Amino acid sequence: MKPVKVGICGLGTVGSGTVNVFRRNAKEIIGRAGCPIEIVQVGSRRRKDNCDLTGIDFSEDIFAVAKNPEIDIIVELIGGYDIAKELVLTAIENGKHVVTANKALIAVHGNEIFEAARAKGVVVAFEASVAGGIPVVKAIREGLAGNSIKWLAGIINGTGNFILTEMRDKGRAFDDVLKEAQELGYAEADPTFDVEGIDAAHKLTILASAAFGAPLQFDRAFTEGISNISTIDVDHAQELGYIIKHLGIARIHDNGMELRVHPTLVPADKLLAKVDGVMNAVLIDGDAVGQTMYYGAGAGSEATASAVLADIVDVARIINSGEAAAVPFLGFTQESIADINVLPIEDIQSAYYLRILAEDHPGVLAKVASILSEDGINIESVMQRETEEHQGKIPMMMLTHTVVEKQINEAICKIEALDDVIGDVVKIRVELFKD
Ligand SMILES: NC(=O)C1=CN([C@@H]2O[C@H](COP(=O)(O)OP(=O)(O)OC[C@H]3O[C@@H](n4cnc5c(N)ncnc54)[C@H](O)[C@@H]3O)[C@@H](O)[C@H]2O)C=CC1
Ligand SMILES: N[C@@H](CC=O)C(=O)O
Ligand code: NA
Repeated sequence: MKPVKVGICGLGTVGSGTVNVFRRNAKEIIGRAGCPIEIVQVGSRRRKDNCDLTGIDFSEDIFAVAKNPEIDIIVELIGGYDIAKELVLTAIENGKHVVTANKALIAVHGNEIFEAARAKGVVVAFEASVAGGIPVVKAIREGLAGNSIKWLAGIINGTGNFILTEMRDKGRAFDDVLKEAQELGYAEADPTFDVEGIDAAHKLTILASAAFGAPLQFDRAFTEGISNISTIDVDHAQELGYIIKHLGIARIHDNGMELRVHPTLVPADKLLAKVDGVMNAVLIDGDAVGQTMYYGAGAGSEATASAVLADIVDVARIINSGEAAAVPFLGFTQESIADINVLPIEDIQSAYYLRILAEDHPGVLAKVASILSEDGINIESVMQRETEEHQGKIPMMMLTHTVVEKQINEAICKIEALDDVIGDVVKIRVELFKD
C-alpha cells in the first residue's frame, strides 16, 4: 500500500513530542493505520536538540511544507490565530488533510476552515486541541453519538489547574507556579490565555459545538480567569466542603445554551474536585448513558502528541478508505448543524458563594440576610470568621440556593450599598451538577 506522507509545521513542545513518539511507536501506529506512514518533512524556525530528525527533511519555511506536493497530511503545531489560519488554508488549498492541536484556530476560525476543507474534500482533525491527550472529541463525536447531550463541564486548562493545585496544597505563589508551568511546556505562548480563561473558552467552544451540533461561537462565550482567586476563598470554600476549580460549562436549554468559563466551587466529594495538577477531566451528561467522565493529561509534549498521532492514524485510514468514511468535523453532518443562541450570563441559574467583609457590628448579618430574603434568595449556609488581617471587621461567607444570576447581582449591589459593608462582595458560582 502507498505510504501516507506527513509534514509537521512547528517543532516546539508538541511538534518534537510527535516526532519522538512516532519514532518510538511507529510499528504499532502503522499496524493500526493499516498502511505505512512516514514523516517526510518538518518546518519550523529552528531544529530542536531533543528530537532526532534523521531521514526527515527540515525547512525553515512552513509554507513550503504546506505546499510540498509529496505530502498528504499537514500537522499544524505552530499555534496562534493568523499565520496558522493562512498555513492551514494553504494546506487545504493544496489538497492536504490537516491535523492541528490549535484550539484558538479552531474556536475562532473553525467554521471557515471546515467550509474550505469540505469544498476541497479533505479532513481537518483536532483531537489534540481539547484536553490534550484525552480522546474527548472522539468520545463526543463517536462514542456518545447515540445520546442527546444535555450538559458538559470540564477542567480543560492544565496550566490553570496546576497553578490552583500548587497554591492550595503547597501555598506557592501564583507567579512562581506559572513560571514552572511555562518551563514544563504546559502554558500557551501568551500565558494570559491560560490564566484569564481564554484557552479554556476556546476548548469549551469546540466541545459545545460537537456536543450540541452548533457552529463555533467563541465570541459569545463568557470568560473569567483564575487571576483574582484569593487563598482566603480557597480556604473558606474548603471549610464549607468545596474545592475551587476553573470550569468550562456548556448546557443546552429550550431557548439557547450556556457557554461559560469561570472559577467554580465544586463539592469536595465529586470526582471533578479531585482532578489536580496538569490533569484535565470532562464530565458529560448524555440522556441515555448518564454521566461519563474523561480524565488524563491536559497538556505536555508526549501526552498531546498522543492525540496528534491518533488523528494521523484516523486520517491515514480515511485516505485509504475514501472520504465517505470520515466522521463529520463536529460529529453532525453540515445539514444538521443549527444555530443555537448563547444565553447571556445574567440569565444562567446557579448557586453562589459570597464573601462579604463588614464592620463587626451587631445586626449586620441580619441586614444582609433580609436583603437576600426580600430578593427571594435562600441561604444554604453561613460562616463567619475573624481574621488577623481584618481586625475589627468580620468576613461572612454564604452559600445560596440556585437563583438567576441577574437576581444575585441585584442583591449584591444592595449589600455593597450598606454602610457596614466594606468594599466589593466576592461572588463565585457553585456547580452542583444537577440537570
Ligand atoms: N504545549 C501543550 O501542552 C499543548 C499545546 N497545544 C497547542 O499546540 C500548539 C503548539 O504548542 P507548543 O508546541 O506548546 O508551542 P511551542 O511554542 O513550543 O512550539 C511552536 C513551534 O512553532 C514554531 N513556529 C511558530 N511560528 C512559526 C513560523 N511562522 N514559522 C516557523 N516556525 C514557527 C516555533 O518556533 C516553535 O518551535 C499550540 O496551538 C498550542 O495551543 C495543545 C495542547 C497541549
Ligand atoms: N496551555 C494549555 C495547553 C493545552 O491545551 C493548557 O495548559 O491546558
Ligand atoms: Na483531546
